[in-house]
Amino acid sequence: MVDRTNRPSALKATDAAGPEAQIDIVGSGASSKVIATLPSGESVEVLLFGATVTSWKSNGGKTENLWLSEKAALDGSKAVRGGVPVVFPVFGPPPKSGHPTSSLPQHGFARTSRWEFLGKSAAEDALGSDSVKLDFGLYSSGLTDEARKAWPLDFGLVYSVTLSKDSLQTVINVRNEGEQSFEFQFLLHTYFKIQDISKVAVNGLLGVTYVDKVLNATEHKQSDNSIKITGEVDRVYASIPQDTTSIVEDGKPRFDVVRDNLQDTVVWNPWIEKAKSMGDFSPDDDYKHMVCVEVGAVQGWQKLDKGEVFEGGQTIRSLL
Ligand SMILES: O=P(O)(O)OC[C@H]1O[C@@H](O)[C@H](O)[C@@H](O)[C@@H]1O
Repeated sequence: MVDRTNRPSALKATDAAGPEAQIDIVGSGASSKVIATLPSGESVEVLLFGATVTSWKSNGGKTENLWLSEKAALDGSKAVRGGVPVVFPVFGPPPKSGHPTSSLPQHGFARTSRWEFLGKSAAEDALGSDSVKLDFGLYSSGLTDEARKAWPLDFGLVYSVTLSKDSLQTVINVRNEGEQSFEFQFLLHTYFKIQDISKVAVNGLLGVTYVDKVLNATEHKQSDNSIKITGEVDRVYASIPQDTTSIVEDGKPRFDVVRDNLQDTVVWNPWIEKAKSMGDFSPDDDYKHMVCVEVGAVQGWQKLDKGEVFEGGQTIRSLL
């Protein structure tokens, strides 16, 4: 019989574990998180609520790469403001009516669902350095009644978070486990921690068409390779031919964001007023210390028929 599920065997994954990375599971209930630490000190923390990566430290554990609000809810009461929330099956506010996602909240349910930790496995990155891969699963059967009612389709998600010395890879595997076809959008809402927004540029989107949500959803073409952030920015860049978007700080490369089978990227910074208006964004002026570069498949819809699978993700490199 053909195995039509995308659930990796937790047992098999654990058996294959490298001897060196340390895995700790801390907290309980909605606040449970998995922490993986490499022998060289790099670490990643993933909250089971939303499978949200809330911390990624490189440079022997000395450099935190992700911004997390001081008022982020980490108790499962709402989506985490910071880290890497997973957006699925709809990006932004859903279509007003007539679409199967129309009854879902903004950015869907993945970021507010409790995921399962499926296990860890050792992984070798392209450079052959030590890595550890953590797998998380979310299935239609694991949704709240409310989410299940709003999107009554049978799916399986496996989200793999791979920590290497200088990079973090986050990949989603979406499988249609039902009889009916479905459509979805997906996005990794990564909040990068930066020192000073006035010295930051987002590079690598030259020539790409984008929808500017701050300017009444008008369409524009990126005419400068360097995007400077000097006010509220909320842009959806679509069908990007380049693989890599870079965050440069003070003229020096800070992060590379490499997309894999995802064509779109959102660049977002709420700036002064919007940051103040968000109850869970703290401190108010921390818009100066973050920028979201969010890779995804958000233009139109990805369609999966019965048994079909979609896989896409990102590798982010910390270049300090
Ligand atoms: O407040 P939320 O739901 O986490 O969304 C934050 C932002 O997420 C971005 O992806 C959207 O483009 C913005 O429009 C939105 O404001």
